[in-house]
Amino acid sequence: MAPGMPITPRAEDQNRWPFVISGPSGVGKGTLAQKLFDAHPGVFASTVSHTTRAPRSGEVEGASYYFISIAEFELLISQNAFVEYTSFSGHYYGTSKHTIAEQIAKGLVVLLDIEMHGVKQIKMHPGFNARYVFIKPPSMEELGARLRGRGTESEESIQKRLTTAEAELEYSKTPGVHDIIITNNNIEEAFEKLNKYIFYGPTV
Ligand SMILES: Nc1ncnc2c1ncn2[C@@H]1O[C@H](COP(=O)(O)OP(=O)(O)OP(=O)(O)O)[C@@H](O)[C@H]1O
Repeated sequence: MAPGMPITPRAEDQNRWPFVISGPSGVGKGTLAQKLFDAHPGVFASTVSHTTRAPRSGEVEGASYYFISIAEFELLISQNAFVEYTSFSGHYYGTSKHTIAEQIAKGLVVLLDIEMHGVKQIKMHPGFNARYVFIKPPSMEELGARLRGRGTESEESIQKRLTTAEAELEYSKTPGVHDIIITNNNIEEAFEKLNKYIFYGPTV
């Protein structure tokens, strides 16, 4: 992308700005995003991340991830090509500006599911216009129950996620960080709130 180009649509095109959905692991971000995709086919798009980890069986280049080398990833970092990136278990993961711009160019509204550190990084890109949605659990007990109920994590991983969740909930209290905070108690009610916010804005 040319230097100085806005990464996302300008202020007057606010209804085309990406949504950044964040919240603790297990709170229901993926479930809510899937409901949005299902309710409004052809409206939203997610983006494909770049990673330096090896593909797992069944993963498809360009659909699951863009699989690139460490040297390629570091070159992209030096070119400021990512709105956010992280290193986890020795592998890089990042969301490129290009993949976002590509979806916007198709007329789609981009939904980004991003964790707290990513949100902090995105907010440091002056040309990145977005709407920030935080999904909050009704309680830490319920969050733990959802993580256990999902059955995808070990107990050790669940404990780590719950500790991280404390910091995420604390950060969510920072004034001005999120445009809307939705408690995901009942999934249908949370979805209605998210849907209304997305289509009618914060006043409804
Ligand atoms: N309102 C709800 N009530 C009860 N269970 C829910 C609710 N919302 C989501 N769940 C369940 O909680 C579990 C976690 O949801 P989900 O995977 O969508 O979370 P997530 O925030 O996307 O997590 P991660 O960040 O780890 O991907 C799933 O099993 C999901 O079915």
